[in-house]
Amino acid sequence: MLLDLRPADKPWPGYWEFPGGKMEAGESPEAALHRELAEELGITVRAATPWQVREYAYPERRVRLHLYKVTAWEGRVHGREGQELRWLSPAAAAALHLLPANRGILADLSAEALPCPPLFLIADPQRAAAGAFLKILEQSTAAGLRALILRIKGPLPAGLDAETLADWLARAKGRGVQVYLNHPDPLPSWPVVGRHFTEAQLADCDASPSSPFGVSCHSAAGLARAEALGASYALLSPLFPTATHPHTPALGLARFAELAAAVAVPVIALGGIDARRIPEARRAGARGAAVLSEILSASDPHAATQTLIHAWNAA
Ligand SMILES: Nc1nc2c([nH]c(=O)n2[C@@H]2O[C@H](COP(=O)(O)OP(=O)(O)OP(=O)(O)O)[C@@H](O)[C@H]2O)c(=O)[nH]1
Ligand SMILES: [Mg+2]
Repeated sequence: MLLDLRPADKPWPGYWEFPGGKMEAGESPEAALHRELAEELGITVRAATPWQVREYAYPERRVRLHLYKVTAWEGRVHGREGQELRWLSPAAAAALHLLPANRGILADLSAEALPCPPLFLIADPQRAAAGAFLKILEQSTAAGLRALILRIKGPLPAGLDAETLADWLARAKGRGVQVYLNHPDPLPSWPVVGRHFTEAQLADCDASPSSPFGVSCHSAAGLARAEALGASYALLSPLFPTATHPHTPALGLARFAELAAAVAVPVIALGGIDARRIPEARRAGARGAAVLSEILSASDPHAATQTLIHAWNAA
């Protein structure tokens, strides 16, 4: 996508924004789009699809932004008002100094690239019954699960060998399952789309990871770091109290919503999530949900997955 730097003679100078501008009296949003992109970029729009309408309250004024995806144009894009332009992915753009309303817009854009449905299973073989791990993965993905965070903290448990796991991962990849690997170094060469890090691991690294990655966050600082490094998603936990971490205070819906709204990275709710609570998490700004025991400890992982997916889609 294309961003431009607001020039010194406009309000909010030095902030990055999407090209565009104010509608004139009597003008439709689409007509304003055509006029503004001609004025600012020197192009003639040939195809544009309405994408979303978003309101935002700045200290000095409220804005209603009509966002379009422009897919075809004529002319060479250039900054006709002398403004700097950059073509960037949403994750790369998240690190820029953005107009405040645009953080939520970028999070929505990045969320479009998440697995669909955005239901993540934190697949930890230590948390599954002995010998049942691959069967659970098989049943949950057969029920429509498309996102796995494979959490391997030490040697694989008895009965699960690395080769069988790698075979399963290759088959899952062929079915469109995206796997993010949370594994201590040295990394095995398993067919995964990217890696998953802890907040502490990201705090220590000095450059962005080279492949797509996600991160587990528990604080505003962790989310800000994930955003600055260009994470594809950030888990934020614990949203609700959980039996496995009884001494960790839960964020609660209000704090979760505040943290999620402040960043341009899509935030995934984790901690005490079940089908009943998925709608609340979604209303609080979660762009996905992550579970462990709801699926790993379910008597019927297939049915449990279906119930969670249905709750997400219905919310
Ligand atoms: N163009 C643009 N405006 C945005 C974005 N996000 C956002 O909050 N806005 C707000 O929407 C309004 C758009 O005004 P603008 O300054 O671009 O208007 P304009 O091109 O007609 O310029 P001018 O009337 O100052 O010459 C501003 O209040 C701006 O802060 C964005 O991504 N792009
Ligand atoms: Mg403008």
